[in-house]
Amino acid sequence: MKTVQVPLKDNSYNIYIDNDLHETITSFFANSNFSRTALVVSDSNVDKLYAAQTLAALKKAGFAPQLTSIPAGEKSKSFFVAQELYTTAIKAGLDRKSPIIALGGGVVGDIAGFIASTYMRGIPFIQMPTSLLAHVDSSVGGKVAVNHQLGKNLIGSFYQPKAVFIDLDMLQTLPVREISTGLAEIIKYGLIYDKNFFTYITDHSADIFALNNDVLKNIIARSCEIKAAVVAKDEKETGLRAILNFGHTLAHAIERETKYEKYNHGEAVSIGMVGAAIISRDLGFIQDDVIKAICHVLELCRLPQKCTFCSEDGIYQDLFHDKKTVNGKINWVLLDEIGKVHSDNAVPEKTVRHAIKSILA
Ligand SMILES: NC(=O)c1ccc[n+]([C@@H]2O[C@H](COP(=O)([O-])OP(=O)(O)OC[C@H]3O[C@@H](n4cnc5c(N)ncnc54)[C@H](O)[C@@H]3O)[C@@H](O)[C@H]2O)c1
Ligand SMILES: O=C(O)C(=O)C[C@@H](O)[C@H](O)[C@H](O)COP(=O)(O)O
Ligand SMILES: [Zn+2]
Repeated sequence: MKTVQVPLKDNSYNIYIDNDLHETITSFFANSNFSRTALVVSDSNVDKLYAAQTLAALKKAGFAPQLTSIPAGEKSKSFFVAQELYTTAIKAGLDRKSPIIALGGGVVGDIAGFIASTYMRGIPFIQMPTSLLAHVDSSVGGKVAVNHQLGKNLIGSFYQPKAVFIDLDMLQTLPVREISTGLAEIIKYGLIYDKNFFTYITDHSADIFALNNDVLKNIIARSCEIKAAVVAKDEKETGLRAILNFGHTLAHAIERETKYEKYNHGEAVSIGMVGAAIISRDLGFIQDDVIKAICHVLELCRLPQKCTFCSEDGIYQDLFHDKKTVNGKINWVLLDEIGKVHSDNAVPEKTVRHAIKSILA
């Protein structure tokens, strides 16, 4: 078992990473002081695969869990679905000490966490991520949210889980497109924080697609360590944490512009990172060789580098809904070299527009 701690004083928690975590889960819940009425939130794909075993582990710990599922996909991260989940929680009789358990990808984690953070002003929340993206990113760090029709993740809060259980066996059923999706955020960690990790991903992409257990465990553990280290220093994104948003200023605009139908989050992040790298190059922070190295690893990871369905103006206008935009100034996370980034809120409009044009197919 690999355990990564997220050290946040009273809100500290562990991330448990291993194959077959049932006994760890049962023992965690049996030793908790949670009310025994629990709600497991999953989605319409994951419930068929992993709900039975999760409910069994909870029952073994003495819990009476109820399962509810949302339709799979980003469109479920909405007010409408949230409203239905509140009703389910009330009808299930959840009290202030009842846990909500997110069993699914980042969509389930983000919305279930948002419900847990607001239901009765906050009840215990546990992450059981099932996609690679959720293993390495969304289950860690406490950003929970739903989308608004005007922008991605615009309604949310910071609300840490009590624990994260990453069961590597669950990746066996993940569609290959979702492996690529997770890899986009993993490449992000290399770019913002750890050049050796970037090289490791480049060298091991074939092992990752072959689901080599040791390689998966390494990249998931290293990603969680990097995210935990950043979040521990700046839980509520007053400064440093913005580096985890590298590529996301453009990515969120691309997702919204294409109505969450053409690109999933990781694919949009992939294109967004190319755009941010182009801005970094045009401002003289990096040279062409860095862009080449980024495009090479994205290609190995079967990720897109250009956006087919967007317009320059549409994307440009959406950038102003980014949460890092303050007083009308977009705060960009830009590359200095592989493994090092900085923030810049004075990028000229023409530079931004040139980057947008460059990522349009
Ligand atoms: N809170 C954060 O810090 C954070 C970080 C990154 C991304 N996100 C959010 O996460 C979301 C994307 O998450 P995602 O990529 O996991 O998408 P997702 O939750 O839509 O899952 C992707 C697909 O894989 C399926 N799936 C998940 N696990 C599976 C498994 N083990 N076997 C078979 N199918 C499985 C799902 O049903 C879905 O169809 C976005 O909304 C993004 O904004 C949040
Ligand atoms: O945890 C963070 O901080 C991140 O920025 C991680 C991102 O990968 C993630 O997509 C996050 O949900 C984006 O946050 P937002 O504040 O831009 O909505
Ligand atoms: Zn992301």
